[in-house]
Amino acid sequence: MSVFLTLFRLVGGWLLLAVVTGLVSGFSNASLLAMINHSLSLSGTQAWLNAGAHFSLLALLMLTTRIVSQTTFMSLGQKVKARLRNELIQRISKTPWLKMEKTGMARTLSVFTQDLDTLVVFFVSLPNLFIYGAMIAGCLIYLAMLSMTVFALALAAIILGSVGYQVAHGRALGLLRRSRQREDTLMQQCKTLFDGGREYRLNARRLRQFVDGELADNIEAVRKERTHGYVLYGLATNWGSVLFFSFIGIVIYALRGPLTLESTVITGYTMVFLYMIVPVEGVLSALPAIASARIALQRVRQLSDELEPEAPQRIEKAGVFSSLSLTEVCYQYEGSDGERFTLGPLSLHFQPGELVFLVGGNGSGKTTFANLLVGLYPPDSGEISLNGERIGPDRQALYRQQFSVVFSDFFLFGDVAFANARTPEEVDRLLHLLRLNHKVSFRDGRFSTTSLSQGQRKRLALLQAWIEQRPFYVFDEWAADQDPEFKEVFYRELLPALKAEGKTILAITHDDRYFHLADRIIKLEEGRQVPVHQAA
Ligand SMILES: Nc1ncnc2c1ncn2[C@@H]1O[C@H](COP(=O)(O)OP(=O)(O)OP(=O)(O)O)[C@@H](O)[C@H]1O
Repeated sequence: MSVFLTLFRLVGGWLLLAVVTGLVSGFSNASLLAMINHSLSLSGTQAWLNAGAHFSLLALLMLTTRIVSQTTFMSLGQKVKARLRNELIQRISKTPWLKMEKTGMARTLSVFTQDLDTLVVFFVSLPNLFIYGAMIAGCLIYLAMLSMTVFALALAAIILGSVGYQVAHGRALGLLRRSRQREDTLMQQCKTLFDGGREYRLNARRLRQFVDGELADNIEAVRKERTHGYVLYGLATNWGSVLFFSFIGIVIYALRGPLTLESTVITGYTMVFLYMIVPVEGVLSALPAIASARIALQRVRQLSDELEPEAPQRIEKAGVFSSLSLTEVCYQYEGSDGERFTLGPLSLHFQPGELVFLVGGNGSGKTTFANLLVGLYPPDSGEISLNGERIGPDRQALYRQQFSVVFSDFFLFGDVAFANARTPEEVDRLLHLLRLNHKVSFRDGRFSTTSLSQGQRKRLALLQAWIEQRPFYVFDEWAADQDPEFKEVFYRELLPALKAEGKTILAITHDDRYFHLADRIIKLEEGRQVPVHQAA
Protein backbone atom coordinates (compact mmCIF):
# COMPACT_ATOMS: atom_id res chain seq x y z
CA MET A 1 0.00 0.00 0.00
CA SER A 2 2.91 2.30 0.75
CA VAL A 3 3.82 2.18 -2.96
CA PHE A 4 0.44 3.67 -3.83
CA LEU A 5 0.63 6.26 -1.07
CA THR A 6 4.05 7.40 -2.25
CA LEU A 7 2.84 7.56 -5.83
CA PHE A 8 -0.29 9.39 -4.76
CA ARG A 9 1.94 12.01 -3.12
CA LEU A 10 3.78 12.40 -6.43
CA VAL A 11 0.87 12.62 -8.85
CA GLY A 12 -2.14 13.20 -6.61
CA GLY A 13 -5.61 13.36 -8.15
CA TRP A 14 -4.59 11.91 -11.52
CA LEU A 15 -3.78 8.62 -9.85
CA LEU A 16 -7.25 8.62 -8.33
CA LEU A 17 -8.79 9.26 -11.74
CA ALA A 18 -6.82 6.39 -13.30
CA VAL A 19 -7.77 4.04 -10.46
CA VAL A 20 -11.46 4.98 -10.45
CA THR A 21 -11.81 4.70 -14.25
CA GLY A 22 -9.96 1.36 -14.10
CA LEU A 23 -12.36 0.09 -11.45
CA VAL A 24 -15.40 1.37 -13.36
CA SER A 25 -14.13 -0.35 -16.49
CA GLY A 26 -13.59 -3.63 -14.60
CA PHE A 27 -17.00 -3.55 -12.91
CA SER A 28 -18.80 -2.65 -16.14
CA ASN A 29 -16.96 -5.52 -17.80
CA ALA A 30 -18.25 -7.91 -15.11
CA SER A 31 -21.73 -6.36 -15.43
CA LEU A 32 -21.62 -7.10 -19.17
CA LEU A 33 -21.19 -10.75 -18.33
CA ALA A 34 -24.11 -10.70 -15.92
CA MET A 35 -26.13 -8.93 -18.55
CA ILE A 36 -25.27 -11.40 -21.30
CA ASN A 37 -26.15 -14.25 -18.97
CA HIS A 38 -29.40 -12.59 -18.06
CA SER A 39 -30.24 -11.75 -21.71
CA LEU A 40 -29.96 -15.40 -22.74
CA SER A 41 -33.21 -16.12 -20.89
CA LEU A 42 -35.09 -13.09 -22.34
CA SER A 43 -37.85 -13.47 -24.89
CA GLY A 44 -39.58 -10.92 -27.13
CA THR A 45 -38.13 -8.36 -29.56
CA GLN A 46 -38.67 -5.36 -27.29
CA ALA A 47 -36.90 -7.03 -24.40
CA TRP A 48 -34.01 -7.90 -26.72
CA LEU A 49 -33.83 -4.33 -28.06
CA ASN A 50 -33.83 -2.88 -24.53
CA ALA A 51 -31.17 -5.29 -23.42
CA GLY A 52 -29.17 -4.46 -26.59
CA ALA A 53 -29.30 -0.75 -25.79
CA HIS A 54 -28.13 -1.43 -22.21
CA PHE A 55 -25.40 -3.68 -23.53
CA SER A 56 -24.16 -0.97 -25.93
CA LEU A 57 -24.09 1.69 -23.22
CA LEU A 58 -22.31 -0.59 -20.80
CA ALA A 59 -19.79 -1.69 -23.43
CA LEU A 60 -19.17 1.98 -24.29
CA LEU A 61 -18.64 2.82 -20.61
CA MET A 62 -16.30 -0.14 -20.19
CA LEU A 63 -14.23 0.80 -23.25
CA THR A 64 -14.00 4.56 -22.64
CA THR A 65 -13.07 4.14 -18.96
CA ARG A 66 -10.51 1.52 -19.92
CA ILE A 67 -8.91 3.87 -22.46
CA VAL A 68 -8.91 6.74 -19.94
CA SER A 69 -7.41 4.52 -17.24
CA GLN A 70 -4.72 3.05 -19.51
CA THR A 71 -3.62 6.37 -21.02
CA THR A 72 -3.68 8.12 -17.62
CA PHE A 73 -1.58 5.39 -16.01
CA MET A 74 0.88 5.46 -18.89
CA SER A 75 1.33 9.20 -18.80
CA LEU A 76 1.55 9.08 -14.99
CA GLY A 77 4.41 6.59 -15.31
CA GLN A 78 6.38 9.09 -17.38
CA LYS A 79 5.32 11.93 -15.08
CA VAL A 80 6.53 10.10 -11.97
CA LYS A 81 9.79 9.26 -13.71
CA ALA A 82 10.39 12.88 -14.74
CA ARG A 83 9.33 14.16 -11.32
CA LEU A 84 11.64 11.80 -9.44
CA ARG A 85 14.46 12.58 -11.87
CA ASN A 86 14.02 16.29 -11.25
CA GLU A 87 13.82 15.77 -7.50
CA LEU A 88 16.96 13.67 -7.52
CA ILE A 89 18.83 16.11 -9.73
CA GLN A 90 17.80 19.01 -7.51
CA ARG A 91 18.94 17.06 -4.51
CA ILE A 92 22.25 16.09 -6.07
CA SER A 93 22.90 19.72 -7.00
CA LYS A 94 22.32 20.75 -3.36
CA THR A 95 24.26 17.90 -1.79
CA PRO A 96 27.64 18.65 -0.24
CA TRP A 97 30.48 17.20 -2.27
CA LEU A 98 31.60 14.85 0.50
CA LYS A 99 28.21 13.10 0.52
CA MET A 100 28.24 12.80 -3.26
CA GLU A 101 31.72 11.31 -3.12
CA LYS A 102 30.55 8.75 -0.58
CA THR A 103 27.35 7.83 -2.43
CA GLY A 104 29.18 7.26 -5.69
CA MET A 105 28.11 7.78 -9.27
CA ALA A 106 27.43 4.13 -10.12
CA ARG A 107 24.61 3.79 -7.59
CA THR A 108 23.11 7.11 -8.50
CA LEU A 109 23.10 6.21 -12.20
CA SER A 110 21.64 2.82 -11.47
CA VAL A 111 18.71 4.40 -9.58
CA PHE A 112 18.35 7.01 -12.29
CA THR A 113 17.97 4.46 -15.06
CA GLN A 114 16.86 1.03 -13.85
CA ASP A 115 14.79 1.89 -10.78
CA LEU A 116 12.92 4.71 -12.46
CA ASP A 117 12.26 2.49 -15.49
CA THR A 118 10.90 -0.17 -13.14
CA LEU A 119 8.39 2.39 -11.91
CA VAL A 120 7.32 3.11 -15.48
CA VAL A 121 6.82 -0.63 -16.10
CA PHE A 122 4.76 -0.73 -12.92
CA PHE A 123 2.51 2.02 -14.18
CA VAL A 124 2.06 0.19 -17.47
CA SER A 125 0.87 -2.88 -15.54
CA LEU A 126 -1.41 -0.93 -13.21
CA PRO A 127 -4.42 -0.69 -15.57
CA ASN A 128 -4.53 -4.48 -15.70
CA LEU A 129 -4.35 -4.71 -11.97
CA PHE A 130 -7.30 -2.42 -11.39
CA ILE A 131 -9.42 -3.37 -14.39
CA TYR A 132 -8.89 -7.10 -13.88
CA GLY A 133 -9.17 -6.71 -10.11
CA ALA A 134 -12.55 -5.03 -10.47
CA MET A 135 -13.63 -7.64 -13.03
CA ILE A 136 -12.82 -10.42 -10.55
CA ALA A 137 -14.62 -8.57 -7.75
CA GLY A 138 -17.64 -8.03 -10.05
CA CYS A 139 -17.67 -11.68 -11.07
CA LEU A 140 -17.49 -12.73 -7.41
CA ILE A 141 -20.44 -10.50 -6.56
CA TYR A 142 -22.36 -12.03 -9.43
CA LEU A 143 -21.38 -15.47 -8.17
CA ALA A 144 -22.69 -14.53 -4.71
CA MET A 145 -25.96 -13.50 -6.32
CA LEU A 146 -26.14 -16.85 -8.09
CA SER A 147 -25.19 -18.96 -5.06
CA MET A 148 -23.77 -18.02 -1.66
CA THR A 149 -22.31 -21.52 -1.23
CA VAL A 150 -20.31 -21.29 -4.46
CA PHE A 151 -19.25 -17.77 -3.52
CA ALA A 152 -18.01 -19.00 -0.11
CA LEU A 153 -16.03 -21.73 -1.87
CA ALA A 154 -14.53 -19.17 -4.25
CA LEU A 155 -13.57 -17.00 -1.30
CA ALA A 156 -11.88 -19.98 0.42
CA ALA A 157 -9.93 -20.67 -2.79
CA ILE A 158 -8.87 -17.01 -2.94
CA ILE A 159 -7.69 -17.04 0.70
CA LEU A 160 -5.74 -20.26 0.13
CA GLY A 161 -4.23 -18.75 -3.03
CA SER A 162 -3.21 -15.58 -1.19
CA VAL A 163 -1.47 -17.50 1.61
CA GLY A 164 0.52 -19.53 -0.92
CA TYR A 165 1.28 -16.40 -2.88
CA GLN A 166 2.53 -14.52 0.20
CA VAL A 167 4.97 -17.31 1.06
CA ALA A 168 6.51 -17.21 -2.41
CA HIS A 169 6.29 -13.44 -2.52
CA GLY A 170 8.38 -12.84 0.65
CA ARG A 171 11.17 -15.06 -0.64
CA ALA A 172 11.05 -13.61 -4.16
CA LEU A 173 11.16 -10.06 -2.83
CA GLY A 174 14.37 -10.77 -0.89
CA LEU A 175 15.98 -12.21 -4.02
CA LEU A 176 14.92 -9.28 -6.17
CA ARG A 177 16.19 -6.77 -3.61
CA ARG A 178 19.57 -8.49 -3.40
CA SER A 179 19.87 -8.61 -7.18
CA ARG A 180 19.17 -4.86 -7.40
CA GLN A 181 22.05 -4.18 -5.00
CA ARG A 182 24.28 -6.36 -7.11
CA GLU A 183 23.34 -4.34 -10.18
CA ASP A 184 24.96 -1.30 -8.54
CA THR A 185 28.21 -3.20 -8.27
CA LEU A 186 27.76 -4.30 -11.86
CA MET A 187 27.38 -0.70 -12.95
CA GLN A 188 30.58 0.19 -11.07
CA GLN A 189 32.37 -2.72 -12.71
CA CYS A 190 31.23 -1.63 -16.18
CA LYS A 191 32.58 1.84 -15.39
CA THR A 192 35.91 0.29 -14.40
CA LEU A 193 35.94 -1.49 -17.75
CA PHE A 194 35.83 1.90 -19.47
CA ASP A 195 37.92 3.94 -17.03
CA GLY A 196 40.67 1.35 -17.04
CA GLY A 197 40.11 0.50 -20.72
CA ARG A 198 43.66 1.38 -21.83
CA GLU A 199 45.35 -0.38 -18.91
CA TYR A 200 43.21 -3.47 -19.44
CA ARG A 201 44.14 -3.56 -23.14
CA LEU A 202 47.80 -3.50 -22.12
CA ASN A 203 47.36 -6.28 -19.60
CA ALA A 204 45.34 -9.07 -21.14
CA ARG A 205 45.65 -11.26 -18.06
CA ARG A 206 44.22 -8.63 -15.77
CA LEU A 207 41.37 -8.02 -18.25
CA ARG A 208 40.53 -11.72 -18.44
CA GLN A 209 40.70 -12.07 -14.66
CA PHE A 210 38.30 -9.19 -14.25
CA VAL A 211 35.91 -10.09 -17.07
CA ASP A 212 35.87 -13.84 -16.44
CA GLY A 213 36.16 -13.46 -12.68
CA GLU A 214 34.46 -10.72 -10.66
CA LEU A 215 32.35 -9.39 -13.51
CA ALA A 216 31.15 -12.78 -14.77
CA ASP A 217 30.46 -13.90 -11.16
CA ASN A 218 28.33 -10.87 -10.54
CA ILE A 219 26.41 -11.23 -13.82
CA GLU A 220 25.79 -14.88 -12.94
CA ALA A 221 24.68 -14.00 -9.40
CA VAL A 222 22.21 -11.43 -10.76
CA ARG A 223 20.94 -13.99 -13.28
CA LYS A 224 20.42 -16.61 -10.58
CA GLU A 225 18.73 -14.28 -8.13
CA ARG A 226 16.48 -12.78 -10.77
CA THR A 227 15.62 -16.19 -12.20
CA HIS A 228 14.83 -17.61 -8.76
CA GLY A 229 12.79 -14.54 -7.90
CA TYR A 230 10.73 -14.63 -11.08
CA VAL A 231 10.40 -18.43 -11.04
CA LEU A 232 8.94 -18.12 -7.54
CA TYR A 233 6.49 -15.54 -8.85
CA GLY A 234 5.73 -17.83 -11.78
CA LEU A 235 5.07 -20.71 -9.37
CA ALA A 236 2.83 -18.48 -7.27
CA THR A 237 0.92 -17.49 -10.44
CA ASN A 238 0.53 -21.14 -11.38
CA TRP A 239 -0.51 -22.00 -7.84
CA GLY A 240 -3.29 -19.45 -8.31
CA SER A 241 -4.29 -21.03 -11.63
CA VAL A 242 -4.23 -24.56 -10.16
CA LEU A 243 -6.51 -23.45 -7.34
CA PHE A 244 -8.78 -21.67 -9.80
CA PHE A 245 -9.19 -24.65 -12.09
CA SER A 246 -9.59 -27.02 -9.12
CA PHE A 247 -12.34 -24.77 -7.85
CA ILE A 248 -14.11 -24.79 -11.25
CA GLY A 249 -13.74 -28.57 -11.47
CA ILE A 250 -15.01 -29.17 -7.95
CA VAL A 251 -18.04 -26.90 -8.35
CA ILE A 252 -19.06 -28.11 -11.81
CA TYR A 253 -18.34 -31.82 -11.48
CA ALA A 254 -18.17 -32.75 -7.80
CA LEU A 255 -20.67 -30.40 -6.17
CA ARG A 256 -23.23 -30.34 -8.94
CA GLY A 257 -25.13 -33.22 -7.30
CA PRO A 258 -24.82 -32.26 -3.62
CA LEU A 259 -25.67 -28.63 -4.38
CA THR A 260 -28.49 -29.68 -6.67
CA LEU A 261 -27.48 -27.24 -9.38
CA GLU A 262 -29.65 -27.02 -12.47
CA SER A 263 -28.04 -27.04 -15.87
CA THR A 264 -29.07 -23.38 -16.56
CA VAL A 265 -27.40 -22.31 -13.31
CA ILE A 266 -24.36 -24.41 -14.19
CA THR A 267 -24.19 -22.58 -17.56
CA GLY A 268 -24.11 -19.31 -15.62
CA TYR A 269 -21.28 -20.50 -13.37
CA THR A 270 -19.30 -21.84 -16.29
CA MET A 271 -19.55 -18.51 -18.09
CA VAL A 272 -18.41 -16.63 -14.99
CA PHE A 273 -15.53 -19.02 -14.40
CA LEU A 274 -14.34 -18.88 -18.00
CA TYR A 275 -14.72 -15.14 -17.99
CA MET A 276 -12.52 -14.94 -14.88
CA ILE A 277 -9.56 -16.91 -16.28
CA VAL A 278 -7.94 -13.99 -18.11
CA PRO A 279 -8.32 -11.44 -15.28
CA VAL A 280 -7.13 -13.88 -12.62
CA GLU A 281 -3.99 -14.69 -14.62
CA GLY A 282 -3.57 -11.00 -15.51
CA VAL A 283 -3.67 -9.91 -11.87
CA LEU A 284 -1.33 -12.67 -10.75
CA SER A 285 1.24 -11.85 -13.42
CA ALA A 286 1.02 -8.11 -12.69
CA LEU A 287 1.83 -8.64 -8.99
CA PRO A 288 5.64 -8.96 -9.44
CA ALA A 289 5.58 -5.43 -10.89
CA ILE A 290 4.31 -4.18 -7.52
CA ALA A 291 7.15 -5.94 -5.71
CA SER A 292 9.72 -4.53 -8.13
CA ALA A 293 8.19 -1.06 -7.84
CA ARG A 294 8.34 -1.27 -4.07
CA ILE A 295 12.06 -2.09 -4.21
CA ALA A 296 12.64 0.66 -6.79
CA LEU A 297 10.83 3.25 -4.66
CA GLN A 298 12.75 2.20 -1.56
CA ARG A 299 16.02 2.65 -3.45
CA VAL A 300 14.98 6.04 -4.80
CA ARG A 301 13.97 7.14 -1.29
CA GLN A 302 17.18 5.75 0.26
CA LEU A 303 19.33 7.57 -2.28
CA SER A 304 17.33 10.73 -1.78
CA ASP A 305 17.80 10.49 2.01
CA GLU A 306 21.52 9.89 1.65
CA LEU A 307 21.91 12.89 -0.62
CA GLU A 308 21.05 15.14 2.26
CA PRO A 309 21.15 18.76 1.13
CA GLU A 310 23.37 21.38 2.65
CA ALA A 311 21.88 23.48 5.46
CA PRO A 312 19.82 26.40 4.10
CA GLN A 313 22.24 29.08 2.98
CA ARG A 314 22.08 32.75 3.93
CA ILE A 315 21.49 34.99 0.94
CA GLU A 316 24.17 37.64 1.08
CA LYS A 317 26.94 39.09 -1.04
CA ALA A 318 30.51 38.33 -0.14
CA GLY A 319 32.52 41.34 0.99
CA VAL A 320 35.92 42.10 -0.53
CA PHE A 321 38.31 39.36 0.47
CA SER A 322 40.63 40.59 3.20
CA SER A 323 41.66 37.50 5.17
CA LEU A 324 41.10 33.81 5.66
CA SER A 325 41.97 32.01 8.88
CA LEU A 326 41.88 28.40 9.93
CA THR A 327 41.98 27.76 13.65
CA GLU A 328 42.80 24.32 14.99
CA VAL A 329 41.08 22.73 12.02
CA CYS A 330 40.96 18.93 11.78
CA TYR A 331 39.61 16.49 9.25
CA GLN A 332 39.59 12.73 9.50
CA TYR A 333 39.02 10.01 6.93
CA GLU A 334 37.38 6.90 8.20
CA GLY A 335 38.79 4.13 6.05
CA SER A 336 36.54 1.09 5.52
CA ASP A 337 39.18 -1.14 7.11
CA GLY A 338 39.26 0.94 10.29
CA GLU A 339 42.45 2.74 9.23
CA ARG A 340 42.27 6.49 9.82
CA PHE A 341 44.08 9.48 8.45
CA THR A 342 43.88 12.71 10.41
CA LEU A 343 44.70 16.08 8.95
CA GLY A 344 45.51 18.75 11.51
CA PRO A 345 44.98 20.37 13.84
CA LEU A 346 46.08 23.20 11.55
CA SER A 347 46.07 26.93 12.25
CA LEU A 348 46.86 29.07 9.21
CA HIS A 349 46.21 32.55 7.94
CA PHE A 350 46.00 33.83 4.35
CA GLN A 351 45.96 37.39 3.04
CA PRO A 352 45.27 38.93 -0.38
CA GLY A 353 48.23 38.97 -2.76
CA GLU A 354 50.04 36.07 -1.06
CA LEU A 355 51.73 33.29 -2.99
CA VAL A 356 51.86 30.20 -0.76
CA PHE A 357 53.30 26.83 -1.68
CA LEU A 358 51.95 23.69 -0.02
CA VAL A 359 54.53 20.92 -0.01
CA GLY A 360 54.91 17.45 1.49
CA GLY A 361 55.37 13.83 0.54
CA ASN A 362 52.76 11.63 -1.07
CA GLY A 363 49.84 10.99 1.24
CA SER A 364 50.85 13.79 3.61
CA GLY A 365 47.40 15.38 3.25
CA LYS A 366 47.92 18.19 0.71
CA THR A 367 44.86 17.46 -1.45
CA THR A 368 42.75 16.81 1.65
CA PHE A 369 43.85 20.19 2.95
CA ALA A 370 42.92 21.84 -0.38
CA ASN A 371 39.43 20.26 -0.18
CA LEU A 372 39.05 21.46 3.39
CA LEU A 373 40.32 24.94 2.64
CA VAL A 374 37.93 25.53 -0.27
CA GLY A 375 34.94 24.24 1.71
CA LEU A 376 34.41 20.91 -0.07
CA TYR A 377 35.14 18.97 3.12
CA PRO A 378 33.67 20.33 6.35
CA PRO A 379 36.17 20.41 9.23
CA ASP A 380 35.45 17.86 11.96
CA SER A 381 36.65 20.41 14.50
CA GLY A 382 38.14 23.88 14.58
CA GLU A 383 36.86 26.82 12.62
CA ILE A 384 37.35 28.73 9.41
CA SER A 385 36.87 32.51 9.25
CA LEU A 386 36.55 34.69 6.20
CA ASN A 387 37.23 38.39 6.64
CA GLY A 388 37.17 37.83 10.40
CA GLU A 389 33.73 36.15 10.39
CA ARG A 390 33.29 32.50 11.26
CA ILE A 391 31.96 30.41 8.42
CA GLY A 392 29.04 28.44 9.80
CA PRO A 393 27.03 25.79 7.96
CA ASP A 394 24.71 28.49 6.56
CA ARG A 395 27.53 30.31 4.73
CA GLN A 396 29.33 27.40 3.12
CA ALA A 397 28.08 28.09 -0.41
CA LEU A 398 29.06 31.75 -0.22
CA TYR A 399 32.45 30.79 1.18
CA ARG A 400 33.16 28.32 -1.66
CA GLN A 401 32.54 31.05 -4.23
CA GLN A 402 35.80 32.71 -3.10
CA PHE A 403 37.87 30.01 -4.77
CA SER A 404 38.93 28.92 -8.21
CA VAL A 405 40.60 25.55 -8.16
CA VAL A 406 42.40 23.45 -10.73
CA PHE A 407 42.37 20.00 -9.17
CA SER A 408 44.96 17.44 -10.21
CA ASP A 409 42.07 15.36 -11.63
CA PHE A 410 40.24 18.44 -12.90
CA PHE A 411 37.10 18.49 -15.03
CA LEU A 412 37.34 20.70 -18.11
CA PHE A 413 34.18 22.56 -19.07
CA GLY A 414 33.69 23.70 -22.66
CA ASP A 415 32.39 27.07 -21.52
CA VAL A 416 33.01 29.63 -18.84
CA ALA A 417 30.45 30.53 -16.19
CA PHE A 418 31.53 34.14 -15.82
CA ALA A 419 32.53 35.00 -19.37
CA ASN A 420 32.33 38.73 -18.79
CA ALA A 421 34.68 38.81 -15.82
CA ARG A 422 37.60 39.35 -18.28
CA THR A 423 37.59 41.14 -21.61
CA PRO A 424 38.06 39.13 -24.85
CA GLU A 425 41.42 40.91 -25.33
CA GLU A 426 42.57 39.75 -21.90
CA VAL A 427 41.49 36.19 -22.69
CA ASP A 428 43.34 36.31 -26.04
CA ARG A 429 46.45 37.59 -24.28
CA LEU A 430 46.36 34.70 -21.82
CA LEU A 431 45.69 32.20 -24.61
CA HIS A 432 48.94 33.50 -26.16
CA LEU A 433 50.78 33.26 -22.87
CA LEU A 434 49.50 29.71 -22.40
CA ARG A 435 50.60 28.93 -26.01
CA LEU A 436 47.05 27.84 -26.81
CA ASN A 437 46.20 30.57 -29.31
CA HIS A 438 46.88 28.29 -32.33
CA LYS A 439 44.67 25.57 -30.92
CA VAL A 440 41.79 27.22 -29.15
CA SER A 441 39.72 30.34 -29.58
CA PHE A 442 37.27 31.84 -27.12
CA ARG A 443 33.97 33.22 -28.42
CA ASP A 444 30.67 33.94 -26.65
CA GLY A 445 31.84 32.34 -23.45
CA ARG A 446 32.84 29.05 -25.13
CA PHE A 447 36.12 27.49 -26.13
CA SER A 448 36.31 26.27 -29.73
CA THR A 449 37.61 22.87 -28.56
CA THR A 450 38.65 20.89 -25.51
CA SER A 451 40.19 18.04 -27.54
CA LEU A 452 43.75 18.76 -26.52
CA SER A 453 46.75 17.08 -24.94
CA GLN A 454 46.64 16.57 -21.17
CA GLY A 455 49.09 19.43 -20.56
CA GLN A 456 47.12 21.72 -22.88
CA ARG A 457 43.83 20.77 -21.21
CA LYS A 458 45.35 21.70 -17.89
CA ARG A 459 46.38 25.06 -19.32
CA LEU A 460 42.83 25.61 -20.48
CA ALA A 461 41.54 24.70 -17.01
CA LEU A 462 43.88 27.33 -15.61
CA LEU A 463 42.58 29.84 -18.14
CA GLN A 464 39.01 29.08 -17.03
CA ALA A 465 39.97 29.60 -13.41
CA TRP A 466 41.69 32.85 -14.33
CA ILE A 467 38.62 34.10 -16.23
CA GLU A 468 36.45 33.49 -13.15
CA GLN A 469 38.27 36.27 -11.26
CA ARG A 470 37.97 34.75 -7.82
CA PRO A 471 40.05 36.17 -4.94
CA PHE A 472 41.66 32.84 -3.98
CA TYR A 473 43.33 30.38 -6.38
CA VAL A 474 44.28 26.82 -5.58
CA PHE A 475 46.40 24.75 -7.96
CA ASP A 476 46.91 21.09 -7.10
CA GLU A 477 50.20 20.02 -8.71
CA TRP A 478 49.25 22.06 -11.74
CA ALA A 479 52.75 22.06 -13.21
CA ALA A 480 53.29 18.32 -12.74
CA ASP A 481 52.54 17.47 -16.38
CA GLN A 482 53.86 20.66 -18.00
CA ASP A 483 57.11 20.75 -19.98
CA PRO A 484 60.10 22.50 -18.35
CA GLU A 485 59.65 25.57 -20.54
CA PHE A 486 56.07 25.95 -19.48
CA LYS A 487 56.86 25.31 -15.82
CA GLU A 488 58.98 28.46 -16.09
CA VAL A 489 56.02 30.35 -17.54
CA PHE A 490 53.75 29.08 -14.75
CA TYR A 491 56.03 29.85 -11.80
CA ARG A 492 57.71 32.98 -13.14
CA GLU A 493 54.94 34.67 -15.13
CA LEU A 494 51.45 33.34 -14.38
CA LEU A 495 51.66 33.06 -10.60
CA PRO A 496 53.34 36.48 -10.21
CA ALA A 497 50.72 38.01 -12.56
CA LEU A 498 47.88 36.63 -10.41
CA LYS A 499 49.64 37.80 -7.27
CA ALA A 500 50.09 41.26 -8.80
CA GLU A 501 46.30 41.35 -9.26
CA GLY A 502 45.98 40.87 -5.51
CA LYS A 503 44.91 37.22 -5.73
CA THR A 504 45.86 34.80 -3.01
CA ILE A 505 47.38 31.62 -4.38
CA LEU A 506 47.93 28.26 -2.77
CA ALA A 507 49.96 26.04 -5.10
CA ILE A 508 50.51 22.40 -4.17
CA THR A 509 53.87 21.53 -5.66
CA HIS A 510 56.86 19.21 -5.63
CA ASP A 511 58.98 21.57 -7.84
CA ASP A 512 61.61 22.48 -5.25
CA ARG A 513 63.65 24.58 -7.71
CA TYR A 514 60.83 27.18 -7.56
CA PHE A 515 60.23 27.09 -3.81
CA HIS A 516 62.15 30.37 -3.33
CA LEU A 517 59.49 32.21 -5.39
CA ALA A 518 56.83 31.66 -2.73
CA ASP A 519 56.08 34.21 -0.04
CA ARG A 520 55.60 31.32 2.34
CA ILE A 521 55.78 27.55 2.32
CA ILE A 522 53.52 25.25 4.31
CA LYS A 523 54.86 21.75 4.70
CA LEU A 524 52.75 18.77 5.72
CA GLU A 525 53.87 15.43 7.08
CA GLU A 526 51.29 12.79 7.94
CA GLY A 527 48.63 15.47 8.14
CA ARG A 528 50.51 17.86 10.40
CA GLN A 529 52.34 21.08 9.64
CA VAL A 530 56.10 20.78 10.10
CA PRO A 531 58.85 23.41 9.81
CA VAL A 532 60.36 23.93 6.35
CA HIS A 533 64.10 23.67 5.98
CA GLN A 534 64.72 25.48 2.74
CA ALA A 535 68.07 25.53 0.98
CA ALA A 536 69.39 29.10 0.60
N1 LIG B 1 38.52 9.13 0.19
C1 LIG B 1 39.43 8.74 1.11
N2 LIG B 1 39.07 7.88 2.09
C2 LIG B 1 39.95 7.48 3.02
N3 LIG B 1 41.24 7.90 3.06
C3 LIG B 1 41.67 8.76 2.12
C4 LIG B 1 40.78 9.23 1.10
N4 LIG B 1 41.46 10.08 0.30
C5 LIG B 1 42.72 10.14 0.81
N5 LIG B 1 42.84 9.35 1.89
C6 LIG B 1 44.02 9.17 2.73
O1 LIG B 1 44.41 10.46 3.20
C7 LIG B 1 45.80 10.61 3.14
C8 LIG B 1 46.14 11.96 2.49
O2 LIG B 1 45.74 11.91 1.14
P1 LIG B 1 45.95 13.17 0.20
O3 LIG B 1 45.37 12.82 -1.12
O4 LIG B 1 45.46 14.36 0.89
O5 LIG B 1 47.55 13.23 0.12
P2 LIG B 1 48.47 14.15 -0.81
O6 LIG B 1 49.45 14.78 0.11
O7 LIG B 1 47.66 15.05 -1.66
O8 LIG B 1 49.19 13.04 -1.67
P3 LIG B 1 49.80 13.11 -3.15
O9 LIG B 1 51.04 13.95 -3.09
O10 LIG B 1 50.12 11.67 -3.41
O11 LIG B 1 48.73 13.65 -4.04
C9 LIG B 1 46.37 9.41 2.44
O12 LIG B 1 47.02 8.60 3.40
C10 LIG B 1 45.17 8.69 1.88
O13 LIG B 1 45.31 7.31 2.04
